[in-house]
Amino acid sequence: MRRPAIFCEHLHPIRYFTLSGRRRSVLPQDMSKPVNKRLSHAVKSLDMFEDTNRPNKQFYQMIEEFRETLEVLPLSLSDMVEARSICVCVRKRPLNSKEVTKNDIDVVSIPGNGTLLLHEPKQKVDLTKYLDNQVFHFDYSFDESSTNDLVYRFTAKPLVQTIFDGGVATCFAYGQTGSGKTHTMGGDFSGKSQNNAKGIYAMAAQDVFALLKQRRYSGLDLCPYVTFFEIYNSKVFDLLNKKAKLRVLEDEKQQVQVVGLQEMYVSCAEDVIKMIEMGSACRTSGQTSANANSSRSHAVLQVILRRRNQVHGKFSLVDLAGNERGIDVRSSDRQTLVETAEINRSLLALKECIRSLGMDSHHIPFRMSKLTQVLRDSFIGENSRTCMIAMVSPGMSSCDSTVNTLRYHVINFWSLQDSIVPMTDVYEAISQVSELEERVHEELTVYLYLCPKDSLFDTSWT
Ligand SMILES: Nc1ncnc2c1ncn2[C@@H]1O[C@H](COP(=O)(O)OP(=O)(O)OP(=O)(O)O)[C@@H](O)[C@H]1O
Repeated sequence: MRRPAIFCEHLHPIRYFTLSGRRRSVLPQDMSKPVNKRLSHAVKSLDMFEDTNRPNKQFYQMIEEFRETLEVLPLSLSDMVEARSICVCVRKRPLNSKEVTKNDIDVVSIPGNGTLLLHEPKQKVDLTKYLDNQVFHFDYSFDESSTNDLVYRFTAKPLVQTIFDGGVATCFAYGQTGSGKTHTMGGDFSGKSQNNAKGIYAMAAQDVFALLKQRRYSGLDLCPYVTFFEIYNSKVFDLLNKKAKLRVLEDEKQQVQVVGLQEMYVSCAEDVIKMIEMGSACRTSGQTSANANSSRSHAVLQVILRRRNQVHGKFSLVDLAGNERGIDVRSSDRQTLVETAEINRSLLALKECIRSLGMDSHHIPFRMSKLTQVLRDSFIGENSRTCMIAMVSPGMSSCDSTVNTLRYHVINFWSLQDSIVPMTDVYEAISQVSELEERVHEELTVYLYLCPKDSLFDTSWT
């Protein structure tokens, strides 16, 4: 069984007050100590934050005080990277100007050590405000000041070696729309223009060429190629060939072929960057509630090493389409509704495949979606390594989506834990129920939108 280890625990809502003013570690063992006897003090303390001038000021102050109690150990470029077959990380982006203008508050803390704290603002029936502080553990966690270089070092960089060893490597960027997937994979944005040399795609390409020059590989006769395609509404389009629509076929040996996909020979990292620019420019985008320039497709950049024309190793770098909750797109047009339902359906399929991969299951349900079908190689084979980077938006307004993103990974990997805390079963069950509700809601929304009005009121069956 593979190792990944992420899980979630809840801090007691009043823990914030008990920690107030004292510097304490956020290690899980500290968090489990009982704090109930301080309740009366806690409730009284709320009064001192009453101020109606600024929305959510009370929550803001609670979070700030909580943060003062945290011991922060951010990752640095000099920290050791551990080799893992499945690695799950989380990255928080800074509040953007839109969120700042709206006086949104930052509800995510990354103290380091792979930990993420979500300070979920809540209110009791008697209108008392409190924070539900939830702790999520990942292999690595990156705070808002982390650069793409730092993220790359701990996520995709360790996978480059895999393709030289004849394996398949896959790195996924997952998260809510507007959370920073394209920024991380494709490169820093400055306004609408993107610096493609500063993304994980380009950094991986640079390392591939650096390794190709090393003496131990230069004699292997390895030739690098690149493909870049998108999956939009279950259809595959070649981003390096005028968005030609491609067919996906499976041969008798269950090998999945994307028929006609252009594989471009590349001689240096700059060649790859040019292709990233070319492909990114024609990727399908649209407007979502959280991102005016949202990618509505899954983009897959593959660096393929061929030896004597046979595939030796393959690195797939996947910028997944942003997941939006059904509730956020309820008032959207038909196209957005269909897109959203498709995106969420394929993300569920991906989750199932990664879960099976992590459990070394013989059955990988890769036919559940086009995304998992074309990435079949990533889920089979002894020598495959996977990295998931969960992106989260820090704002209170994104809190529900952030919980969804974090739970996506918890569900994926909790069962792989060697020592499971019993409470995780409950979280798993709760998450699955809410996920099912979400799916039903989405399907219904699309159904109601697409069905002719008359048929909805057809009572002939009664
Ligand atoms: N770590 C970061 N630091 C600074 N700005 C960031 C960061 N991450 C994202 N942003 C900014 O947030 C905006 C949205 O980011 P991006 O387009 O990468 O999101 P996304 O997750 O790909 O969204 P979608 O799924 O809708 O395409 C961009 O303007 C980007 O520059």
